[in-house]
Amino acid sequence: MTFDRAIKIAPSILAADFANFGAECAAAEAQGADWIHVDVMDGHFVPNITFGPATCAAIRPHIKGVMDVHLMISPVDAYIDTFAQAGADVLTAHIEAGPHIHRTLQAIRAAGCKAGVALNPGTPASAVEDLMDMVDLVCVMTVNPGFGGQKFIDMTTKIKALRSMIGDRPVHIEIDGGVDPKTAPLVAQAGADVLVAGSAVFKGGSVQNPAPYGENIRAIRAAAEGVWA
Ligand SMILES: O=C(CO)[C@H](O)[C@H](O)COP(=O)(O)O
Repeated sequence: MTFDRAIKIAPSILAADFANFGAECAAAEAQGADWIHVDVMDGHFVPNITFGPATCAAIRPHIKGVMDVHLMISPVDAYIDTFAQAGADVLTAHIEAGPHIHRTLQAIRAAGCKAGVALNPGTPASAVEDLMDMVDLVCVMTVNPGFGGQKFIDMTTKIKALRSMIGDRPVHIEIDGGVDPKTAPLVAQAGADVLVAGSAVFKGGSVQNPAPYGENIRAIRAAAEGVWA
């Protein structure tokens, strides 16, 4: 995985057809997705349950590019190697998920993955200040995690603080929750480069009719890139 700061659209399969994940991932990529975002929820750290490493391993062959796995689970550490073996390129853990985020990030890199740390809306940017040399990605939640289709919470002040904290380091800022063509410019302007979008990508389409995925991805990308025009 090479690093760049170009806008990347990462469809969240939380909004895809759960009976058809492989085809949905392939369709989203064929329609212009840069990364595929996989939301793992445990019914404990967040009030919803999705799927685990076996599903990640099953969809991996259907993804040509980056599989971006967002772990909304607690505890995390015992599962890192299993998700790495399932083919995750990026593994993101929440800072709120346990007392030893430093150890978790070390374990993610030791397992051969890029290491991400996620912050819930109530967690300040300063919480990750001492982790900047240990992460490849900071995920800023713009909804309280657990469900797709929620209203965007403005975190632009936090994104700007993180961008300044990151400086010249090769660290992505990812935004997750309520991203659509209206909110994408706000977060791109503040310094985000990876935009996770579930509902706004998968709406109106299906694996039989994937063209709307492409239209939706292009609309989000154009809105985000428009801030530099
Ligand atoms: O992590 C998530 C929820 O915890 C989802 O990735 C996120 O909410 C994306 O869904 P949508 O674009 O529909 O808001």
